[in-house]
Amino acid sequence: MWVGVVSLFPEMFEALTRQGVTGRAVDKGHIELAFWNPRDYATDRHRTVDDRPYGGGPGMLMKVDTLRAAIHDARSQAEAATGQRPRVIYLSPQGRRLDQRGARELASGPPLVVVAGRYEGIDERVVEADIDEEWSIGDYVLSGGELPAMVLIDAAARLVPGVLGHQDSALEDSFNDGLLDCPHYTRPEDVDGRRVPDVLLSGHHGAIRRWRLKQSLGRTWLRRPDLLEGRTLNDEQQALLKEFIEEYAL
Ligand SMILES: Nc1nonc1C(=O)N[C@@H]1CC[C@H](O)C1
Repeated sequence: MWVGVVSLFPEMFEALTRQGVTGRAVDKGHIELAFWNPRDYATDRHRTVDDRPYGGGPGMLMKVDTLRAAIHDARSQAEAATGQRPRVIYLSPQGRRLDQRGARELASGPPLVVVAGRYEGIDERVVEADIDEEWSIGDYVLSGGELPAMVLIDAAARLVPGVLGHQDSALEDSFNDGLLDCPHYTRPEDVDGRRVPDVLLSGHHGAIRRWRLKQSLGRTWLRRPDLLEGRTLNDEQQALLKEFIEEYAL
């Protein structure tokens, strides 16, 4: 997966490029990240990258010319590197809410150019002329678009084949099949008197699969019933959820 990042703080992305699953994926070439900093396009003595909003009001916006120049170069490099036109994404609270389905869509699509805003954001004409899609990681306001950009890149990157040690760990994630994840346990078997569920020690893979599915269904029913709305459960899932509810009601 090729990702171009437009950001005033590219060093923040070392959290992705130098650590963990994504860091290894970069090292192995499963993910390619390249950076363009609008400040590198500033020609004035102070290397200005922000500008005042028309109409007044608090805060600044990202300066149009330096931002557009960086997006343009990132887009050109995406096409040169992949032969494909990239999806140019701007992170903002006004965007499409990122979810696992969206992450899968981004992971399986064309190269991405991800634009991280700062200050109060960017000029609407840049959104109209240079941005293909706005995406949001949630209904709150952050000080910059770098963390949302890293969230989006991480959520998509881990779904790229070869990035996770066991591809099925992506399949078992919360939300991967639209359900919350089941509880997980590791050593020791007893933590302050709290024991690992016997089924997980049984070695019966079929029973373990059913227990995990039942827990996922039950947790989703309890914590996020909205995720079950409009969802058709197969016979096994219906039976397991019924079992969970009966046990829960006891
Ligand atoms: N929530 C979000 N999901 O994506 N981006 C945000 C977000 O708060 N962005 C900030 C708004 C102005 C500042 O420039 C950056």
